[in-house]
Amino acid sequence: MSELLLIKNASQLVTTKGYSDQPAKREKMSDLTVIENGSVLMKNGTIQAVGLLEDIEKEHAELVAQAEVIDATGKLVTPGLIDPHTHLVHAGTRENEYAMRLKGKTYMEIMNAGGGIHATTRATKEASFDQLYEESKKRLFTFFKYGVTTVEAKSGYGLSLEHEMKQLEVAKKLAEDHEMDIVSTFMGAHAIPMDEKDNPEPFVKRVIEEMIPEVAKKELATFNDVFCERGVFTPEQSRRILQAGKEHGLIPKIHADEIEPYGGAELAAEVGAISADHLLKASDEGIRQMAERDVIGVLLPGTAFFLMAEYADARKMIDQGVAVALSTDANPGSSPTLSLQFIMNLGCLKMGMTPEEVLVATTINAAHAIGKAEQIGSLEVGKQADVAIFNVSNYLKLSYNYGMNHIDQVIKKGKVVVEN
Ligand SMILES: N=CN[C@@H](CCC(=O)O)C(=O)O
Ligand SMILES: [Zn+2]
Repeated sequence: MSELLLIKNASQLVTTKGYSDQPAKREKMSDLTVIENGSVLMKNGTIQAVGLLEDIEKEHAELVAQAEVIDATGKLVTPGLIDPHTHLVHAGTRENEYAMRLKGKTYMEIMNAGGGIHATTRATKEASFDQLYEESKKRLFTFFKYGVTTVEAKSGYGLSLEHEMKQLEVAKKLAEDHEMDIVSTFMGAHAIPMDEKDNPEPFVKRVIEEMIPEVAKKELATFNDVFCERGVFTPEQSRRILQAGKEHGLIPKIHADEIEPYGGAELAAEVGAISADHLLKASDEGIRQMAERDVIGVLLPGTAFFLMAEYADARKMIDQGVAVALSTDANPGSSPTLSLQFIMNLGCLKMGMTPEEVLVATTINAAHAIGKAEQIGSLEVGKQADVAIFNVSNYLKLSYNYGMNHIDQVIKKGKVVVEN
C-alpha cells in the first residue's frame, strides 16, 4: 500500500522552485513562486504534484481519492526549513560565560583563558556516547518543532581523534535512528587545545595526518571545516587543513572573518569551499571573490545578536552576487538557539534582507550549502516530501510576528512528525 498525503488549499504555498541546479542569487533570491490556494500531493515520501487542487485532482484522481488529507486553509506552506550550520552534538551549557560577557568580557578573552570552545570540549569529552546521543536527540526534536527538517552537524568539541570520532559517530547513529536528515561535517580544527597553544604545529599535523584520513576512511563526514580566526587557525594553517580534506574527498567549509577581517572569505574562494560561514567582518575583496567563485555565504545573525556584535552585511553580499543562506549556528557559546524562525526575523530586521530572501536562504540556498539541493529545499515534483505548515496566512507574517514559533505541522518524507 502506498502512503499518500495531500495538503490542500494553503492560503499561500511557497515553492522556491527552479533553483535545484544553481543557488538563487541577486534578485532571484526574491523569487519564491507562491501559489495562492495551493496544494501538494505526496506519495511514499516523494512529492507527486504541486499546484491548484482542481488540477491535481484531474491528473491524479485515484491518488487524491485515497490520500490522507490535511486542510491548510488559512495557512502558509513552505519547503521544510534547512539549517546548514549547527554544532548539534555537544555537552554542557555556558550561561556563566554569557553572564561574564554581559559584564564586559569578550568571547575571545573567555576562550583564550580556557573557557569558550575549551569549556564545551571538556564537557563533551567527559560525556558518554549515550549522553551525547540523548542530548542531541532532544535538540533534533526541537528543530523539528520549529520547522527544520534537515540539519548539518559539526564535530569540533573533541579536538582529539578519539573524541572527534565520538561526536561524528553520535551524529551518524542519530542520522540512522531519527527521522531528521543530518549531514555531517568534521571540524577537528575548531580550536587549538589549551596545552598546545604556544606550539600549534603538532596539533595541525594531527588534524591533517591522523584525523582527516580516519574520518574519510570511515565515511563519517561530507565536509571539513576550520575556524580561521586570529588566535585560532591562521589562513596558512587553514589552507593546509582544507587542502588535506580535499585530498580525502571532504568538501571545504570555513568559519570565516567572524571576529575580525582575516582573509577567510578570500581563502574560501581560493580553495573552492562550498560555503564560507559567519562573514561579519568579510572584506569587500573577499565578498567579490566569493561571488566570482560561487562560494555560498552562510550567515549566522544569531551569533551577532548573542555576542552583541555588528551583523554581516547581507545586503552587500546579495547585491554583489553572493548566494546567501541562513543558519542558527546552534551552539552553547555564541548562539544557543534552535529557532531558525528567529534567525529569519534577524535576517530581516538586522541584516537588511527581505522576507522573500530569508525564505530562500533557509530553503533552497541552505540546501545548496550542504550539497543537497537535488533532493530538498523546494516543493517540486520528484523531491523529498519535507514540508512545513505555518499557522499564518502569508509569508510576510513569519517575520512580522517575530520571536514566535509559527509551526502548525511538519511533514518529513511524507509523514507528519509535528502536530501543534
Ligand atoms: N566560532 C567558532 N565556533 C562556533 C562557536 C563555538 C562555541 O563557542 O562553542 C561558532 O560558529 O560561533
Ligand atoms: Zn559554527
